[in-house]
Amino acid sequence: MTLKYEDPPKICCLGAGYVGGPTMTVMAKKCPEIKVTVCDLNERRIAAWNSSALPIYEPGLQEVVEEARGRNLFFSTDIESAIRECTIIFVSVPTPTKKSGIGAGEAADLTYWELAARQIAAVCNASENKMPKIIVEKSTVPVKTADAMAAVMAAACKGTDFQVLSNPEFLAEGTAIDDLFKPDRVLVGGPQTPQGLAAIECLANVYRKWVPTERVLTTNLWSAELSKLTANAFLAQRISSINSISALCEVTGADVSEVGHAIGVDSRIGPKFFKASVGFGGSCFQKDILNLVYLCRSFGLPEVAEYWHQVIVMNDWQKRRFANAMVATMFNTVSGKRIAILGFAFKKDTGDTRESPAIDVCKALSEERAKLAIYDPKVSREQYYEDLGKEAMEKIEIDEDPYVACAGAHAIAVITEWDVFKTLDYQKIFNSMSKPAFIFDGRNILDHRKLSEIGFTVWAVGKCMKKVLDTEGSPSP
Ligand SMILES: NC(=O)c1ccc[n+]([C@@H]2O[C@H](COP(=O)([O-])OP(=O)(O)OC[C@H]3O[C@@H](n4cnc5c(N)ncnc54)[C@H](O)[C@@H]3O)[C@@H](O)[C@H]2O)c1
Ligand SMILES: O=c1ccn([C@@H]2O[C@H](COP(=O)(O)OP(=O)(O)O[C@H]3O[C@H](CO)[C@@H](O)[C@H](O)[C@H]3O)[C@@H](O)[C@H]2O)c(=O)[nH]1
Repeated sequence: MTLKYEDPPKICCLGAGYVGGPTMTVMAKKCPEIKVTVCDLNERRIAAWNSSALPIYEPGLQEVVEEARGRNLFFSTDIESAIRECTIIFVSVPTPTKKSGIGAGEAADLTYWELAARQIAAVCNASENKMPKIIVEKSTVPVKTADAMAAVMAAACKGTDFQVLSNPEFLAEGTAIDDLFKPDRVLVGGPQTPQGLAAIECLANVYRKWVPTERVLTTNLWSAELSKLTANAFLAQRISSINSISALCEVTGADVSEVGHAIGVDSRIGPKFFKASVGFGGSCFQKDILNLVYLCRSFGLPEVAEYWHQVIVMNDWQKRRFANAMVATMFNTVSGKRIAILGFAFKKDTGDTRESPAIDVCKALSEERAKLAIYDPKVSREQYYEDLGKEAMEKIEIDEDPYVACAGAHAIAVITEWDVFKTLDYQKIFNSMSKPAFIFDGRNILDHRKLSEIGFTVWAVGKCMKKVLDTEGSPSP
């Protein structure tokens, strides 16, 4: 028997966060005939989605929300009604790293996920309408999670046909709207049964309304779940690889940008994700690699687990190395020195600070008793308190203007690659700073030669400091 699904299918999503919000907004824009409802337990978040001050910053998001909201896009806390009336139910709730118990520090915490599954099962069970449902894992989950979802549904919900699919999300923050408009691929995994294949077709057809058919990939469930963890592991591995080479560049006179370019033009390697940095951040890379590491250990593959774990080890080292280099360069002490931190978000074009390397660097410098003055164009004041703690914040200045943050500083650290930092008036900044004036470029976005000419002592990731200072440009190992 193959299932016949409602056409067009009504869609809802549990979780109105960085993924649920933008993903469903774009789906509603591209499929005006489909009613899309985004639900959340958090009333403030839903109120914000229904206002002009959206709960997340993402370039282009506001315009798309305004176009579709109230037409076929709705934000609501009425989760039960949404589950009851919809055919396709996306689940996009957090799956953070477990903090305690078995697998603490590595395994994914599936508490939110299971609560959502139980809620769907309970509503379907109580509902008189037994229309078939497609439940879609949008959250990033360990391989085999769909089995758990199916078990919860089978045990707690009688009389409803349901299929569980995996449709991992590959958007990156800061470019989410572009990524969703033109994805490299959409991945839909499901059971390879007639019912499962019918559900895969139903969901794939929604995406095919704006994504070319050849980019809508269909697989079995476990391939889809594992592909998400693997994609993030490979991307993060490239960053850790180039960051490891950045350390070698600094001591040999090689330049990490030149090395990255020289290897990236090899079409077998490719140019993307080769920017050396103060370390990668964001809510996904570390969590998903740890999740992969835990899975490998659970399946008796310690060598594979250790291999991927090194990506995290290298990233932690890179963050520490940056803070240590600052202290070492500034005559082995930053105690009492004012340091301007430019950028606190984990990357440009987002206000998200989850796992931002800025948190580690600020904590390390605070421990050395530096006086920090932080500027970021998008991070909210409350977020600094959450990330750095109330006690530390008593000694930290948050500025609304980068020139104010830099005035009187002994050093500047560029932690986030915001475009605005490239065009600041560094002569004016230099004039306002204590001397010698240091600048630490954790993103290689500044013109180091020009800064040296102004008089700054420049330290940049993967660049030999002597080379930066040498206006002739000849490397001096
Ligand atoms: N942030 C990203 O760029 C990104 C990209 C791809 C995949 N992911 C994955 O997507 C998932 C969600 O990530 P996020 O960044 O959107 O998280 P988020 O914290 O921004 O949003 C999750 C939302 O789910 C809500 N929620 C929790 N339980 C709920 C329930 N039972 N019913 C309704 N709402 C509920 C929370 O209140 C929260 O608002 C994670 O598994 C993450 O790994 C994230
Ligand atoms: O060459 C590079 C590229 C990125 N980064 C850093 O790596 C982190 C992650 O960046 P990015 O991947 O662009 O952002 P995310 O929003 O974390 O997106 C990743 O994580 C998402 C959640 O799983 C996936 O959906 C995306 O495909 C994947 O790119 C940031 O701190 C970046 O500054 C570098 O240091 N060097």
